[in-house]
Amino acid sequence: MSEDKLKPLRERIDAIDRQMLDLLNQRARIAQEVGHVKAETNAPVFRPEREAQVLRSVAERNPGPLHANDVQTIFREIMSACRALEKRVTVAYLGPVGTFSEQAVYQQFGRAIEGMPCTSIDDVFRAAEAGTADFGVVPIENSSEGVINRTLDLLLQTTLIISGEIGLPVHHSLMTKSGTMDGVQRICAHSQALAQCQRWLNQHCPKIERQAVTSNAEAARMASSDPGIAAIASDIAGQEYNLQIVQAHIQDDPHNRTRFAVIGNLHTAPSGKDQTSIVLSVPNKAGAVYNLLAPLAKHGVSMSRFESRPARTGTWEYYFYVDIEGHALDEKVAKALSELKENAAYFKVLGSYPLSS
Ligand SMILES: O=C(O)C(=O)C[C@]1(C(=O)O)C=C[C@@H](O)C=C1
Repeated sequence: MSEDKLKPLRERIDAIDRQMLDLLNQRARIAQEVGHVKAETNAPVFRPEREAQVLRSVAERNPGPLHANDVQTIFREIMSACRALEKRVTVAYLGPVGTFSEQAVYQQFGRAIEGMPCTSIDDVFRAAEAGTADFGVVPIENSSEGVINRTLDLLLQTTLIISGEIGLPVHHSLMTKSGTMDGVQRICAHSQALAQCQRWLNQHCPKIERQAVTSNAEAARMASSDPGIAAIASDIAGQEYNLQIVQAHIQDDPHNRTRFAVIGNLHTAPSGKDQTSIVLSVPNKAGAVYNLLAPLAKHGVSMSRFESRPARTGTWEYYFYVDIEGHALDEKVAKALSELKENAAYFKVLGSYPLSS
């Protein structure tokens, strides 16, 4: 009987679970002590650099057979629960529940937080600026659709800084109440999702009307009460609204990813593998952009991203959003930044933070 063979194995698992439970609570008690030390000096509870180091180190030391990603997910939640004993942080994001922004929040902070769904990117910034949320999470760019202009514009104006980044794989599913397309007259999704699934939709549902709505989660909500509507959304949003999957992974690019920024008042310390985001502009004259970036090459600092946005002056001037490798406190980065600042008409460091894995 296989049950006879299972019994001793399960007893061993029970014994290990008891040890793990004990160890987890030992860890939690130390985190509480850390919390007391921080409270004495009013030091911030959430330390993205420390959490990034812990996650990197468990992935590097992981002997298997558990996958490194799965081990990181487990430790992410352990740290989240320990952090919540020090303080449960409130995180604002673009709602409603079930959006990719919400998934990004959990990927960065774990589940032991207070989520604050907002109705717009502007509201996320406002919540973090007003202090009703400790942090905000906003989308910056999608690998197939490009940058989120509203976020870039608001980053320019805000006093908040970027304390972390999150890279989230974005998979879209086509879902309905019944799990079939029978009787479906409309496919609803956010305009970005419709664009990211355009080829698949043209090929498989060319005759069905498409309607852009405020979010994929809103599309899922609509589909849950109307059998004539199919939604494109994440599987999590589908579960939230009791939908069945008609077809999974319909996004045209299988490697579709969205990058999110964690915004707040926290200056993240160096973690050893960091990135710095800056925004600058130059006077509108020949060679200006080339000269502007010369200090990066001079100090051996690599640039990982370069985006331009027209300044709203109507004079063909641009703001350049540049990501560079390293932390603003690293010596060569600090030197390059101070020279960049000298040549720029406008210059702002948006923040230094750990590179997302
Ligand atoms: O090391 C700290 O500063 C802690 O508060 C502990 C801990 C952890 O559980 O490992 C929890 C929260 C911080 O964001 C970082 C790490």
